[in-house]
Amino acid sequence: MSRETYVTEALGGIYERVKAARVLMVGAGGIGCELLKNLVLTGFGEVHLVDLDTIDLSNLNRQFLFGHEHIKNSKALVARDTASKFNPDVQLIAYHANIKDPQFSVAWFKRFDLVFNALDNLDARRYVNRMCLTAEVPLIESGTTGFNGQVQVIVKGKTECYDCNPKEVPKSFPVCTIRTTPSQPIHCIVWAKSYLFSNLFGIDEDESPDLDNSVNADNASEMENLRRENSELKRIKDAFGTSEYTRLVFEKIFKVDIDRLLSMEDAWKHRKAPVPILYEELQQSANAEVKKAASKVASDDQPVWSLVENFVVFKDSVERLSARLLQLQENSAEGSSRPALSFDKDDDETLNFVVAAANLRSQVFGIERKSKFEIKQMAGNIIPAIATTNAVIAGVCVLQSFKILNNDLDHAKVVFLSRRPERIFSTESLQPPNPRCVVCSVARCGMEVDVSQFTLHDFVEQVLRTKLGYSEEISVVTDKLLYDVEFDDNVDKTFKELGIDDGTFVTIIDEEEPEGSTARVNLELLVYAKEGVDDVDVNYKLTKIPEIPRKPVPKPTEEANEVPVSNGNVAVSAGLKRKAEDDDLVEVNTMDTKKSKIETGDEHVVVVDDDEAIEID
Ligand SMILES: Nc1ncnc2c1ncn2[C@@H]1O[C@H](COP(=O)(O)OP(=O)(O)OP(=O)(O)O)[C@@H](O)[C@H]1O
Ligand SMILES: [Zn+2]
Repeated sequence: MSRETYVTEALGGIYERVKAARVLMVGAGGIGCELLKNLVLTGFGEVHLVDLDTIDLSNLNRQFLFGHEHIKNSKALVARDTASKFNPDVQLIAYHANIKDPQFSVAWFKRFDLVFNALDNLDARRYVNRMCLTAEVPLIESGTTGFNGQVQVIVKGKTECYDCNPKEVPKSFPVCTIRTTPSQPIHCIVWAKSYLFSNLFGIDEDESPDLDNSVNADNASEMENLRRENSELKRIKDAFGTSEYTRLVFEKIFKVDIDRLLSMEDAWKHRKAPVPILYEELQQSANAEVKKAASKVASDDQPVWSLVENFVVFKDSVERLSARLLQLQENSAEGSSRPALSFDKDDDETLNFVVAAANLRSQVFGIERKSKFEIKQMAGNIIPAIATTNAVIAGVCVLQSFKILNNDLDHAKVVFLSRRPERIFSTESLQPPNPRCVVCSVARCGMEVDVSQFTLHDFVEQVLRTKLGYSEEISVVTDKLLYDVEFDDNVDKTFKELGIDDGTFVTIIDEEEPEGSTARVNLELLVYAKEGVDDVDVNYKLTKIPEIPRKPVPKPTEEANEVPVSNGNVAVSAGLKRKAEDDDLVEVNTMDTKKSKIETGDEHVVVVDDDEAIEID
């Protein structure tokens, strides 16, 4: 019996298409490993895989193509080596690279029949979405968060794209809640991580995305007080590196600042007032009670540490981090930027600091303390990744890919996986593109140009005004604003000087709304860099003259939901690690479907006949 016997029986006519398919998989992490195994065992002819990361110990509980011996090696290359043994007939091509690298051009994307996203961040997802729209290659987008998962089929012009619905941006906390009136453990954790850690060892608070520092009439005087507190803390930093430093910091944040808060009597009329904690008292208790070394306490991540244990770990971690920062400062070259440490949930010293400082602050405000394990999850914003969810979602990705290969888009679905007991899968029909989406409902064309000669002025005058008939009121955007009617500083610069090169997307936003009409949809222009363009009269060549229709007239409620302008090069989510907000899972109502019960031994299997989902009761 050959390797193909069962798969031929199972897939019938589709199998020939599967064998002939050339597909791309972006991301070889939790979903990616499962998906690659499926693609290879199903017999997809040629699979290219891209991942920029190396294997970490924490990946091994769910990324089963990797073993202990592979730690620190490339995910893409190891995944290829492991998976190729499952089916030597499949051609596997691996790239240890960022999918945003210029080598992965639109022309390169065009070579694929299908692209699978198995990514963990919004920025890369948006980028691949746009590349697939431009290259006109179907995309299967997937994501998981804990027990929930989602698969979406995206086909240019036929379905919604990844950006047709606005995505939630990561949450930030008002600075006054964090600095003055915390009421939940998360407030103390954000304070420890984004305010205290940053001020003592890293960048300043103002630069942290977790804190909303906007000043308004309600918070102006408190913001002024907080600024004063900041500068006092900075003064204490003069004692950095001395034996006094830790005590000074402790007394400042857990006594002096708290006394100041207490003096704002109105603030505590309706909430529990904070209670300062005293260094000397805790030190005495520590001498009497804590027999374990701080490192021993810190290694225990399951129990909630006592107040004195947190004190001991706080002191120890401040000393360790100070020593690390001093070392960096000594080694840093003259004139280079000030060295800084940054919080990383996997860097134990930074985590210990955040755990102890957050718990001490919780003590002050009468908030429940948390274990190191819990704080790691909250500070790293992590929802545990579950191998089974990834495996199920990877399976659904392949089932959906059969519909695309079979030109049967009508039966493709958006599939949601959740832990609801009555039904783990729910599906939605694919929706047509959102006509107001600034990513897919746009006009597109390519432009060949000599980027080291062609200036922004040439572009605006020759291409946009003369050739395409735009008015004065336009903006030209890449990952930044290059030009608009009030901003013409860049007009004499060449494309090259503006960072526009082969493969750059330039977005033209029409801002002129004629009486009784709307502006034109955005034009997305892909640059093909060429040395000297042949035509003598024009120094650019458009791949086609794009038709640029006008936007639909907005319904009154639609305005507020408009998707923000982004050409996808904008880094929306800086962290590459899994964030709760990154995987935009939408709760849908359970759909009514016909179910037929069949008996299989002693289990009830429910076959749901609107897709391939099978639930075991
Ligand atoms: N721009 C990108 N180009 C290529 N690969 C990317 C890019 N962005 C993310 N990835 C990869 O996508 C994969 C996503 O996998 P997953 O969600 O399991 O995350 P992880 O980094 O393996 O695990 P965790 O974040 O939970 O520690 C990762 O291997 C990551 O390296
Ligand atoms: Zn769209």
